[in-house]
Amino acid sequence: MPEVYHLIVNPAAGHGKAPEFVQNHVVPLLHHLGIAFELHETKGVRDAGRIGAEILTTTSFPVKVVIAGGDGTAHEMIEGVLKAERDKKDQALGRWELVILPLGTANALFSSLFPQPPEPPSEPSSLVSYLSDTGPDVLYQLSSLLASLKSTTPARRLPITLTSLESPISPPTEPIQSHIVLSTALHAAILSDSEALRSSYPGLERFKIAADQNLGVFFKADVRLIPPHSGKIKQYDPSVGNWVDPFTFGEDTLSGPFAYFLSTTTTPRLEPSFVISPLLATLPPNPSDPPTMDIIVLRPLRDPAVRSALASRGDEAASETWKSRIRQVMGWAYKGGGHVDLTYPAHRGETEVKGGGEVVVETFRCGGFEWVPTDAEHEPSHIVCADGSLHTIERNGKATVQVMDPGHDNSDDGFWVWA
Ligand SMILES: Nc1ncnc2c1ncn2[C@@H]1O[C@H](COP(=O)(O)OP(=O)(O)OP(=O)(O)O)[C@@H](O)[C@H]1O
Repeated sequence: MPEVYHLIVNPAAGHGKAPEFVQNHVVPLLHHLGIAFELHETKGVRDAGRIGAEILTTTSFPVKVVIAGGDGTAHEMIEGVLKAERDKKDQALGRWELVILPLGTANALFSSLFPQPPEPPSEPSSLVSYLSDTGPDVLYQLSSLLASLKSTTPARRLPITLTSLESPISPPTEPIQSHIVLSTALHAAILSDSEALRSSYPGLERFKIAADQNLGVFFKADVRLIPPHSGKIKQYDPSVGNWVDPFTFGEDTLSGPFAYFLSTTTTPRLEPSFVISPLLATLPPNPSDPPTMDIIVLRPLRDPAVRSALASRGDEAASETWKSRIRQVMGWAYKGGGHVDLTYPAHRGETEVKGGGEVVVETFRCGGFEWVPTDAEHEPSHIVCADGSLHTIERNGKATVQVMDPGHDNSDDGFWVWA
C-alpha cells in the first residue's frame, strides 16, 4: 500500500495559524514529493481523539500522523487512539509515527525534540533544492516533517504515562493518559487558575499571573514512589553529578507538604526557555531500559529559612519566606535547568550551586508514584494535570501514576517521534 500521511489540523491551536501553515508549507511539499495525504480538521474539543480512533480502525500500520497544532492536539489524538484500542478488544494498537508541527502555544514536545534547528542537509537532493527559498523560521517549524521525509524510522519511543484516580466511594477512573507532563501542586494549580485567564491573556503571560497567585501555597499530600518495571528508584546527587540511591527520605514515602511536583518522561522543557527537567537531556535514560519518568520535587519544609519562619512567626511568614525562595529557584529553570544543582545554605541566605548543604530540588527517576492528599479540605492539593488537562482527586482518594510498559515482546506498537 502506498504511504499516506494523515494531517490533523487544529484551527484553534496557538494563534490560529495551523490551517494556513499547512496549506502554505506542508501541502505543497507533500505534493512536490508525490506523497499522498489525508487532511483532517478538528471541529472542537477532543475531536483529534475521534480522528485518531478513525485512523486506528481504517489504516494499515505503521502510520504517519502529522500533528498541526499544540501539545493538546497530540494529547487528544493519543487519548482517542488508546481509548478506541481499549474498547475494541481485538484491535492492536499499531505503530504510530508522529510528526509534530509547533503550531500551538507552548509546544513543549516540539521544543524538547528539536531544541535548536537541526543542521541543514549538505547533500543535494530534490528536497534541498525545493526548500532553498524557505526562510529559517519555517524550516525550523518543519524540522519534524523533514526528519520524517529523510529517515524512514523514528528512533525514539514516546513513553505514555497512565494515571488512575481512586476513591473509597467511586470505582477507579479510566486511565488518564499523558505524554508530556503529569503534575500536581504548583504546576497543576497554575494550569487550573490560568484557564480562567485564557480569554484575557491568550499568550504565555497568563501562566505568570497564575503563578503569582500560587507560589506561597503548601500542597498537603504524601507520596509513594514506584520503582521502574525492572530496576531501582534513583535520585540525582549534584555533588557527584549523577544518579545515586535515594538519600532524602527513608523507605519509599515522601511526606508533605509539597510546593512543586512534576513528572515528565520525554520533555526537559515546557517552553523553549523553561528547562524544568534538564536531566532528561544531560543524563538521559538508556533507551533499552524499561521506561522511566523524572520527577522534580520541592518540599518547602526542607528549607531551613522556612522552618525557622514557621517556628518563630507561623504559617503566613513561612509561606512568604517560601515565595521568595521558590521564585529564585524557578528562575534557574530559565537558566538552562540549573535548579537541580542548588543546595541550601546551612542557616539562612541564598542557595548555592553544588554547595555543601541539603539539595533544594529533589529529582527522582522511577516508574511512577502515588499522590495521596492528606487534607480533605484543601482543594488545590487534589488537582492533577495531565498534559494541561485538569482532573480532581475525590476526598480521601489518591492518584496512581505509572509509565506504560511497552511489553516484553519487543513490540513496536505505540507512539514514536523523530528528534
Ligand atoms: N475547531 C475547534 N474549535 C475550538 N477548539 C478546538 C477546535 N479543535 C480543537 N480545539 C481545542 O483546541 C484546544 C487547544 O489546542 P492545543 O492545546 O493544541 O493548542 P494550544 O493550547 O494553543 O497549544 P499548547 O498545548 O502547545 O500550549 C484543544 O484543547 C482542543 O480541544
